[in-house]
Amino acid sequence: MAAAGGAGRRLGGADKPALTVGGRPLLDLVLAACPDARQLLVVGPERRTERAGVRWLREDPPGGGPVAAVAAALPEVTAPRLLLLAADLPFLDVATVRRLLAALDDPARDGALLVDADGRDQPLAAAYRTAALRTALAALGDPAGRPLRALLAGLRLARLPDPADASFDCDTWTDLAEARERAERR
Ligand SMILES: Nc1nc2c(ncn2[C@@H]2O[C@H](COP(=O)(O)OP(=O)(O)OP(=O)(O)O)[C@@H](O)[C@H]2O)c(=O)[nH]1
Repeated sequence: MAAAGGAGRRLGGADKPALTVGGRPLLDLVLAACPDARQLLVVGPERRTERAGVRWLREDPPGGGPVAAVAAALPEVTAPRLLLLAADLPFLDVATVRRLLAALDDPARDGALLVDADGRDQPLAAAYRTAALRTALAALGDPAGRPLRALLAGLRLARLPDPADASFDCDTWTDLAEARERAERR
């Protein structure tokens, strides 16, 4: 599932998933990295996308944050594993997505997330066991406004290095300009 809401305050309230890198909306770039997904759940206001088969959901309350987005999507997930992705990851690639899912072949892991070049966990560039996330969400109580780290605190997570910058996200106009420059060079 992709979380495609949020205020985008650092981008002046711009509709982040619709911003383009290399001529394609960020949301389409994220969905293109998941060609094998059985379900495509996107939580946020409905937008135009090139990808067929997307199901749109809304978090409660609207703009309630990433944990509220997870809470909206989880009841709909039918697979035992799910990808949890932000909608602003221009360099997410199929190989990295497969690596995240493969890390869950280890039964001792509830989830696997990327760690960026600065050593920060990226819980929205990640794969989780659906059952583990459901248990964590039930234990958390009201999801609105809660940070993802609260949801994930009790989970056994694999932390994967991110040499391809697949977790590079576009929080600011500077990030977006850098992503566009990099996309041109690729
Ligand atoms: N569906 C949904 N996703 C959210 C929401 N808030 C955050 N997200 C997701 O979480 C990611 C990271 O969120 P933040 O960087 O904390 O917030 P943001 O709105 O993107 O940006 P800022 O307002 O500048 O902090 C976003 O790119 C979205 O993918 C929300 O209320 N609803």
